[in-house]
Amino acid sequence: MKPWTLGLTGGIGSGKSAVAEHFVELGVDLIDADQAARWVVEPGRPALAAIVEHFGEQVLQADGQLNRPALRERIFADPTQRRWLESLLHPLIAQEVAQFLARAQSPYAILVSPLLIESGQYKLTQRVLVVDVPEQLQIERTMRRDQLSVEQVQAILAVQATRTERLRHADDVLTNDRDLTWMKSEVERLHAFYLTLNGGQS
Ligand SMILES: CC(C)(COP(=O)(O)OP(=O)(O)OC[C@H]1O[C@@H](n2cnc3c(N)ncnc32)[C@H](O)[C@@H]1O)[C@@H](O)C(=O)NCCC(=O)NCCS
Ligand SMILES: Nc1ncnc2c1ncn2[C@@H]1O[C@H](COP(=O)(O)OP(=O)(O)OP(=O)(O)O)[C@@H](O)[C@H]1O
Repeated sequence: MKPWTLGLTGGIGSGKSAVAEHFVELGVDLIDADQAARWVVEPGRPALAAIVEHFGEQVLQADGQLNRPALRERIFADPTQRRWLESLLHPLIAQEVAQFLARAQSPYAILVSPLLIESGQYKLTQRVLVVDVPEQLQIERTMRRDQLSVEQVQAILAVQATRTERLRHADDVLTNDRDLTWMKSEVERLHAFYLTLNGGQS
């Protein structure tokens, strides 16, 4: 039987990838939309050529890979450019996600996406888990991880769904404001619960 799909979302720096890694350790098949977004712009793929044609050679590194910080600066400073990039990449990301989910083998599968709500990807899922942290912690963790300024992080936060909007779509919430040991124990509790569900419903 095809596994049901859990959507896992949260704002930038909320801890989605850390949470996702532990679900994988527990044996859950998982696809991350941020990773799919990297595959579709690998050198040789048509989306990379389209991006270079639109934004110019400045968004390429010397080795022919996408210069991600350069593109990030462009799109979070200009909503028109961000929408252009999203309309190119989101359908390609959705294709990668659908192909992966069709092959998933574990009792349930996970789609991790920062834009699960905003992009409508939640329609591919039967249940939504939100990783939730106070905004201040989100900003601190992202600044530390990516060596970004507070202004750069705030520019990204500003175009994402608000905490309230995200929580409105949540079936389950993992509050990730404590240490990693606590976060892992929450993942294990949720995993045990998900194994009891039929098609994502209790
Ligand atoms: C702009 C890019 C090149 C920056 O790359 P970089 O390696 O610095 O960041 P990465 O891809 O790891 O994303 C980090 C985080 O930024 C946030 N983010 C990325 N894209 C978006 C977006 N379009 N809208 C809002 N937040 C976004 C998310 O929280 C994401 O987890 C890259 O994020 C990108 O290609 N974005 C457009 C595709 C997209 O919408 N991806 C989101 C997954 S559907
Ligand atoms: N409970 C925690 N305690 C301490 N640090 C944490 C915790 N959870 C996550 N982190 C750290 O916070 C940073 C952000 O976490 P992570 O990369 O998982 O976020 P994300 O939601 O995937 O972000 P993005 O949307 O940018 O992909 C990472 O450096 C991670 O190691």
